[in-house]
Amino acid sequence: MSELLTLDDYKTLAAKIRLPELAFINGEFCAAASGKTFATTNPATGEVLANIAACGPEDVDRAVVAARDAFEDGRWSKLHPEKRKEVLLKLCQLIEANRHELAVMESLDSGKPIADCENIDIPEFIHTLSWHAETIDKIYDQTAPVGEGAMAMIVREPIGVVGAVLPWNFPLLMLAWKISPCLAAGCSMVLKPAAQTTLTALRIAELAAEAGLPAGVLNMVTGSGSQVGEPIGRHMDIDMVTFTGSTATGRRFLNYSAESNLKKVVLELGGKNPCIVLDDAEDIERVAQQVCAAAFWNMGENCSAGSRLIVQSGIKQQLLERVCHYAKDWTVGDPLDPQNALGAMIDKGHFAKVASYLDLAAEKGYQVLTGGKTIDGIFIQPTIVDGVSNEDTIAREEIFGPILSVITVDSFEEAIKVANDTEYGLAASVFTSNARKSLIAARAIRAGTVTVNCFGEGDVTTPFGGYKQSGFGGRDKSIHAHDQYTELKTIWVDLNQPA
Ligand SMILES: NC(=O)C1=CN([C@@H]2O[C@H](COP(=O)(O)OP(=O)(O)OC[C@H]3O[C@@H](n4cnc5c(N)ncnc54)[C@H](O)[C@@H]3O)[C@@H](O)[C@H]2O)C=CC1
Ligand code: BAL
Repeated sequence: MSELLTLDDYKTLAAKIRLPELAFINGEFCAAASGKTFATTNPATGEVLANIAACGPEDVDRAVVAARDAFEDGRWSKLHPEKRKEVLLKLCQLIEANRHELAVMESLDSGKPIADCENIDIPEFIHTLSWHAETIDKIYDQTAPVGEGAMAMIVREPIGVVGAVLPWNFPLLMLAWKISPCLAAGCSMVLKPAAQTTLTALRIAELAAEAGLPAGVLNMVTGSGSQVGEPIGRHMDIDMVTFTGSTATGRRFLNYSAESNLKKVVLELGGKNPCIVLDDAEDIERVAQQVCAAAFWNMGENCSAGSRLIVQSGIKQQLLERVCHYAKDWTVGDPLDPQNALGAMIDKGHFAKVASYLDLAAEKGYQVLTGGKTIDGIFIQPTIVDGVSNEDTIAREEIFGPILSVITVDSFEEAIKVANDTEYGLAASVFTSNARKSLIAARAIRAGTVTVNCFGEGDVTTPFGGYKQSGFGGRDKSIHAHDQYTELKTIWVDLNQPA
């Protein structure tokens, strides 16, 4: 756990930190070609924090030219592996040195609780970046078993210029998941942070330059999905796009690619993740705490949130009593207050979407066991809704808010069937004391991550991504993330010919 400051200290810091407003292209902060800006606000208060460059296709072109030049002349892609590692590790040190400032910026811009920014987002950023940096001089290429007459080498080369389009729910962490393996592989990047949360991405670009990352390698083009995201998706000189966000927007990137240069597309998308608790689950207190964490962490604005509690009838009553008890620990309020576990929803539009599911719960006559209310038009209480059928809208759509639907089943087999009855396949949790059942469930559930007797997303060593409509084309995190940012090349040398 990082050392937390007091609310007053965080407020003082918030009042004095400099907020970046310009795009970062070819190693410099710059205005949009159009001169236009857009306001980024503090979701918790509605206060305008900064006016950010509203970039467009012209700025994307400029960033792609810078990224391509950087890639082709090898200032990063061909830099000695040890040197590349040094730069990324230096960036880790600079992030650590500026950790309180980055945490406050992240909390102000996204509504995330400051304690999470300090204890999760910043340390995980550093851990992710340093882990991938350390791989740079440790991954070897291969030779193929082709017999005595030839030598066949299989080498990995950086894929080239990578476009990255990011979501707003984990601005720093998603940045780390994308840039760490991508820069480690030697690629150049044109990156668009979500319009709601651009501040920390810009500050990281600045720190990366200070750490020695050459100009043009990491470009940040700020703005909307239509003005920046789509031009990235359609660009003829971008070799690959990595995207995290909604399934609907992810689908568009496949069309952009098909209609442009067939760039590689990797998508990390939505989820409606099951959290199964069987009758034989042990340590009910801990199970209840994990169920709450799965549903409420990050205000439920989490693609791997355990938003469907699938509970076996024998344990249901006892479990729900404890889950409601622990839900009260998830205090909601001022994101800068280190005592709060939940902050604000990302913006008014998303708040209205999540609140509409509370209205739906009332309309359908579900039992709201705890929560159910909104606060000040931007906060939402952790809410548990019982009596839901897996066929119902509330159990099928990704809400992306702190609302847990309870679905009751009678058997293990029914639990698995219900868990898989979704268009998504990102994550799942199973709670049971029966090792055999836990392994059967882990294999039977069609999801990219299945956790047993805990909720989580693994760590930097394990891949993250989805089955079905939760993902496409690759995985974030782990050594497997490197695969997507590299091309495989075969070099065949005929040893029977004179050299
Ligand atoms: N898987 C995840 O981690 C996330 C899932 N979502 C889901 O998506 C829902 C809607 O949230 P949004 O912010 O609208 O998600 P979104 O998927 O539209 O936005 C993600 C990124 O895509 C960009 N984008 C939007 N439209 C685009 C387009 N036409 N072409 C290219 N880029 C585009 C956005 O500017 C942002 O940078 C949420 O309620 C939630 O259910 C949202 C954010 C993250
Ligand atoms: N849970 C981390 C990835 C995401 O929400 O998009």
